[in-house]
Amino acid sequence: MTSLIEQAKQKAAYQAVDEHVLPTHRVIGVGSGSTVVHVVARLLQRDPELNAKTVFIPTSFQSRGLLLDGGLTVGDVEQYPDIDVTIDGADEVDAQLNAIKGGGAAHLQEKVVAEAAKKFVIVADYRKDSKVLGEQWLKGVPVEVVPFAWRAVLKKLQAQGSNDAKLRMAVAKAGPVVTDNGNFIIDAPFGLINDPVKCLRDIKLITGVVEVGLFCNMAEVAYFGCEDGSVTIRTK
Ligand SMILES: O=C(CO)[C@H](O)[C@H](O)COP(=O)(O)O
Repeated sequence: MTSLIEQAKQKAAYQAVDEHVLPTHRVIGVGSGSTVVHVVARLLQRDPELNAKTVFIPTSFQSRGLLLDGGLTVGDVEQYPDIDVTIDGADEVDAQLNAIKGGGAAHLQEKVVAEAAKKFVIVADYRKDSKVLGEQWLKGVPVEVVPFAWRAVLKKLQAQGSNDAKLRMAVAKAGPVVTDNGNFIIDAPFGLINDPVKCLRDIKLITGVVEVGLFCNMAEVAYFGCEDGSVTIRTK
């Protein structure tokens, strides 16, 4: 039996693919995470001739694997800096479509691939839908840092008000999570983030920070799968 949450993720992902991946598109960005599994599943249900004419740009080891396992052609932003549309999940989305991302430690590549796209679409289940960032996602803003600077960055984040900021530790490995780019992640809770642009700027100015999991003014539309089986669409 598929859980309500899984059904919600699937509905949002399928509808977003159906409404935003057009037959004329040749380069599609594909985010990371468990909701994106459904995005790839829907892409694989398209006309195989269309998929054969399309290049897919993954944002992580995980999404690259999903695409390759599906027999799709993968590329990167170096080869394809102009992407037609990127679809990705999120950890939380606010009323203005600002998002927290990086729960899967993939937000650096995700942001590059989202920014390279003409249109950035978010897919999520109802648990991610907030008015203000920090309402639902309590683990904090994921901050990718170069390994040697992690403790210095941690102290700066604490000085910026994130008293509970901490290095993300791996689960099936001793020591920290190491990202696909060889960096570490600090999770920095800031309570309710009423001004995500300022929060993003302040963190990004810390030397040693590679990328911040705050996606501000980037998404054009978000699809939320709801508990009752419907899909809520939020646009700019
Ligand atoms: O930002 C991400 C990974 O870095 C994911 O998109 C985010 O964590 C949502 O994942 P899921 O769809 O599994 O809830």
